[in-house]
Formats: sequence, C-alpha cells, structure tokens
Amino acid sequence: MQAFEAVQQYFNKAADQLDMADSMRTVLLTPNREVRVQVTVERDNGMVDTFIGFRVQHNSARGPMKGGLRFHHEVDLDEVRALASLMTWKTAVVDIPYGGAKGGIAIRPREFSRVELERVTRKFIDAIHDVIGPDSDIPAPDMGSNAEVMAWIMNQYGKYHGFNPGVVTGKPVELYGLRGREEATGRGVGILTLKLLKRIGKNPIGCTIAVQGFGNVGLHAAKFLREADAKVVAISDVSGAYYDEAGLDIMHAIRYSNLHERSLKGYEGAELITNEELLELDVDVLIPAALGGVISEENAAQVKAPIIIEAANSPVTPAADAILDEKGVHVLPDILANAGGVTASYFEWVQNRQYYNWTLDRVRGELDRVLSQAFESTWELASQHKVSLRTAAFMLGIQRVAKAVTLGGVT
Ligand SMILES: NC(=O)c1ccc[n+]([C@@H]2O[C@H](COP(=O)([O-])OP(=O)(O)OC[C@H]3O[C@@H](n4cnc5c(N)ncnc54)[C@H](O)[C@@H]3O)[C@@H](O)[C@H]2O)c1
Repeated sequence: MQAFEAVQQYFNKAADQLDMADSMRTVLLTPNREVRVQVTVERDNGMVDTFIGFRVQHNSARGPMKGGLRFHHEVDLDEVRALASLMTWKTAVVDIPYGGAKGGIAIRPREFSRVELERVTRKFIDAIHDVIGPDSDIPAPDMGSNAEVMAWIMNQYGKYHGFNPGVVTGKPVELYGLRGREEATGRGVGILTLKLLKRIGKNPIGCTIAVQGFGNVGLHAAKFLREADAKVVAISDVSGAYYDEAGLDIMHAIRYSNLHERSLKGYEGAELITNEELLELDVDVLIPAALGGVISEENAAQVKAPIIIEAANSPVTPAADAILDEKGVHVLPDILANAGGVTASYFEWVQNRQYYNWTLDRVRGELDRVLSQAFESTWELASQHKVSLRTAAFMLGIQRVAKAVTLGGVT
C-alpha cells in the first residue's frame, strides 16, 4: 500500500466517527502546495549531479507548516505527501500552533562529502526559499539530515530574507538551537509510556520493555524508562538485538554505543538475538523506534506485547493495526507517541522569536505538560467513542484542523 493511502485510511476511519462531510474531508486531505525542484550541484571531482527535491505543504489552517527535511535515496512524492499530512495531525494532536509539511531530497547522503552536502542543501534552499519562512513553513532535521544541515539552511535563507533563526529548527545549541531538543522525542516516548501504563493500572516499576532502534529516539526512550525503574530487557540497532531477561544496564549500553560510532555491534552485556525476535518477545511494552512497517500482517499475530508505542513513524502497517486492535493490544500511534520532537521544535521556534534561551528544566517541564494534555484528551476520546487510541488521536487532530478551517473560512 502506498504511504499516502495508508494515512488516508486512518483519516477516514476517524472522519467516519466524527460524521465529517465529504467536502471537509477533501479540504483536509488535499495538500496546499507541492513543490518539486531540480537540485544540480558540482561534485568534489568536478562532475555534475542532479537530484530531485520535494517540499509538500499540507495544511496551514492552524499556523505555519512544520516538518522535517529527509535526505534519503528512496524519497518520493507519495511518501513526502503522507508524512506532511501526518505532521498536520501530529501538531494538532499536541495542540501547537502549526500545520504540517515535509520535504526530502532523493540522495544517498553517506556517499557525499560534507562540502557536497552543504552545496546540495544550499542549492535546494535557493530553489524553495520563497515558500519557506518562520511564518509559513519551518523545516527541521529528519532521516539523513542533522543540526549542521539546519545551520546551512538558516544561513542560506538569511542571504535572501535577512537573519531569522526561526526559519528552521533542530539547529545546533550553539546556533540558536534548543537545549533538550535531542532527547525530546525519546523522552516524550518515555513520558507517554508511563501515562499509558498508569491509565491501564500497571505499575511501571519492573515493567519489561523492548526497544527496537538505539538512535536518537530509542536511546533516550530506553534511558528515560530505565530511570523510571522499568526493566528494559532488549535494545537493538541495525547490527542486531541485545536481550537480557534480568534487565539491561542501559547506561553501560549508551557508553558502549558512544565509544563505537553509535553502534551496538559487538555489545557483550547481553544475548544476541535478531530484530525480528525482539518484536515477538514476551514483554509488557514494545517500542519500535527504528523503521516504518516492521510490524506487518506477517508478524502481527506473533507480537506478544499488550502495549506498543509507535516511536518511529508508521512502524505498524494498517493491516497489522487491524490484527492488533482485534487482539486488544493498546497501540499508542506515532502522531502522538513521537510528537515530543515537534513539540520541542516549537519551543525552539518560540525561543528564537523571543531571542530568549530556555533552560533545560523549562523545556522538560513544558514538554511534560503538552504531551500529558494530549495523552489525556486522546484517552478520553478513545473511551467515549470506544475506539482505538489511533482513531482517537486522528479524531482529535482532524477535528482541531477542521475547526480552524471553518473558523478561518475557506473562500
Ligand atoms: N529524531 C526525532 O526527533 C524523530 C521524531 C519523530 C519521529 N522520528 C522517527 O523515529 C525513528 C528513529 O529516528 P532516530 O532519530 O532515532 O533515527 P537514528 O538514525 O538516530 O536511529 C535509528 C536507529 O535505528 C537503527 N536501525 C536502522 N535500521 C535498522 C533495522 N533494519 N533494524 C533495526 N534497527 C535499525 C539504527 O541502527 C539506529 O540505532 C524514525 O522512524 C524517525 O522518522 C524521529
């Protein structure tokens, strides 16, 4: 199934619950603008290469559009379009004053030097600078891009429009970035996991947890939950999964990963299992925090965890979602589970507009407040309508966007 089609399916399920008119569904599903540009640069060896860059601005009814910029060879318009719409619902679920956007360049970033990537980034901004801006569309890091890329964007945008750090978020802390941005998505995953456990009457202390992916999101989620006295029994990365029934020493694993170029390869503190086996472990909470589509109709029936927290984007396919729903598994959907990242980005943008740096404590406190509110509203809707947390989160998001469209007027 195409990515946009999958999101549309979730959207329609929620819209049915809300009894939403077809005309409003069309308004909400139609992206405001889709930009496709040529990005031609000179390589270090003097050859010329051409790439395609995309920016999809999905909906601006609730504010400037916000979303990552992905550098990945499989980037295509359908995927960017789906991710842009997810950003619209995600920002609405956590009730921050943004709409959704997403961008990408179809490129294999690891095959390029730092200088070449800088050229690619600047060339892309040359092509789209007129349609982005702190009040219209604010990019952020995503797969394959990072804080340095954001610094180049800020600089290149400034050449056309003057200095304005709020044009992009996820910048280095030394250059108008936010303290705590790096941990925010994983920390948010942890905060929301505790909320969900509490709601279903389960004590987080000693609760068993498996986390797939030990990057920015998985690492911080595992760390936060370990600090909350949960028992993280499995972690993984592209090199494999590492399991210890008695609970892993997460700080030890983090130190190991930091000393080995952010890889767990060769980690000896645990039994080596496969990433597929990790997904089927008999644990209380499963947190897929690496790739999309890892829980599909092929393995959904074998998943034993009664709680799944979608830390990655779309780790559960729609077909698997139906199977899990049938089994009574609580799936906390990506548009809520990983919204800590965009929430912290919003704090960065506010900080940039105020020219006033927030403390880490303030960032953490506000993150907790925003995510807790979003969780409680979603839980309430799910209970009221007797629907899954995913449908409830979509209902909450699309309802808020529809309201803004109606209040603002469509013509
Ligand atoms: N970073 C954020 O703020 C943020 C926000 C929202 C959503 N997400 C989503 O969360 C996911 C993880 O993001 P991240 O920032 O942690 O990425 P990252 O690149 O920092 O880490 C990815 C991790 O996944 C592992 N991985 C890669 N391929 C794998 C495979 N085949 N099997 C198992 N593990 C594999 C990598 O080894 C690494 O440990 C992505 O889906 C991303 O889109 C991230």
